Amino acid sequence: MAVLVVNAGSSTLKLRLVDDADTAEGADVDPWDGGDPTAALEALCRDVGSIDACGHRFVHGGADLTAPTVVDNAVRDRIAALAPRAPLHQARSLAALDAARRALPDVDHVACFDTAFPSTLTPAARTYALPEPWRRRWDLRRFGFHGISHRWAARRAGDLAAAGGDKRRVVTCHLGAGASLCAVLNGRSVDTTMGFTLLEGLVMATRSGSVDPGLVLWLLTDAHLDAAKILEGLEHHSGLAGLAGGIGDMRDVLAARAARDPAAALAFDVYVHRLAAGVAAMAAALGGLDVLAFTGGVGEHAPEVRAAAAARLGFLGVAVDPDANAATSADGDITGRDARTRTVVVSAREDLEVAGETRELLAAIKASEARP
Ligand SMILES: Nc1ncnc2c1ncn2[C@@H]1O[C@H](COP(=O)(O)OP(=O)(O)O)[C@@H](O)[C@H]1O
Ligand SMILES: CC(=O)OP(=O)(O)O
Ligand SMILES: [Mg+2]
Repeated sequence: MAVLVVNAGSSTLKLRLVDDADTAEGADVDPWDGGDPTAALEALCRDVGSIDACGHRFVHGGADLTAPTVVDNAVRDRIAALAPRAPLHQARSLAALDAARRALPDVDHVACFDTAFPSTLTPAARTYALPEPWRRRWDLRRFGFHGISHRWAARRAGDLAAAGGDKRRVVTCHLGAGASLCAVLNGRSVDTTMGFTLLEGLVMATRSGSVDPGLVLWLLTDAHLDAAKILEGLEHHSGLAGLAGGIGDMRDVLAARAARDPAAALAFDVYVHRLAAGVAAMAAALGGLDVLAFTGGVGEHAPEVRAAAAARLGFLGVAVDPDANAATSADGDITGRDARTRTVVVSAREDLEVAGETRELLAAIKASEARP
């Protein structure tokens, strides 16, 4: 079955046609402004052979959509209702879904959710210490995101580290434009750094990550910024961009830091400080750490970030081999000689994960229809 995978991220639109042997071909729209993707889709449909199904990445499935789901108009409406919870993403993914349904009206479209994998967080990890009526009324809790990438990375990390003995306790670091960590115990997600929205946790390209909620209220009541301004600042002008003079791309931050730019040096240090602290928190949730996995654009391509984080995590048995670390930008083991914990790099393959989920769901539906 040839599955077209549509992955609308905060900065890119990734289109991939994946066949049964997991060979993928396709294109990225990079950077994508969220405009009509019909032309890109039509060009891909022209260039590739037949398409049997279409799989879509959505960041938010809410409380109910925790498994891959065939999209009809009712499912589309449920996904659309979650848009305010993921303002950078959900509307863009819906635009891509609508364009794909128009371009490919005769195939099944399957929605796969970033929130599915972290739907198994422990009660202690998913619960905010907020008033009970609020939590009940609005289902205020940690959902977690990037689950499609974390699930793939945890599985691949287990394979890569297989020779290294125990691999039950894995921390996956998805470091892209958005960034989050996931604590994975025996293949199940038990803790993560993103929460009710995609703003919580690590420092990201343009998102703040965690800040004091009192600070946000102070901006509203004492500094007289309105909610839209605050959201704009936290989503688009914070993170690396807020610290390094508007630069949200880690490549630029690394270059400016190498040229001794003090703002870029601070941006890097804040990024790594939060990353190392987050990994330690995930390890605490797991009762220890067997495998540390880096994935996403920064995780795969910034050995400086991996080395600096690993240097802070020696107390957990983490160490990276400098040569292997410098040379690795695809699936590979970069564990140092005296390490007790294995460290690996995994290429983010949301495309293969979504294609697999799509194939599996459609095969199960076909099998159940064939049953008398
Ligand atoms: N060679 C590199 N060195 C450092 N960072 C990189 C490199 N290549 C890409 N990146 C970073 O990866 C990020 C994009 O990661 P990716 O996972 O593709 O993004 P998205 O979150 O949009 O899916 C960019 O913000 C960029 O800073
Ligand atoms: C969940 C999220 O932040 O996604 P991305 O990294 O693709 O922006
Ligand atoms: Mg991404």
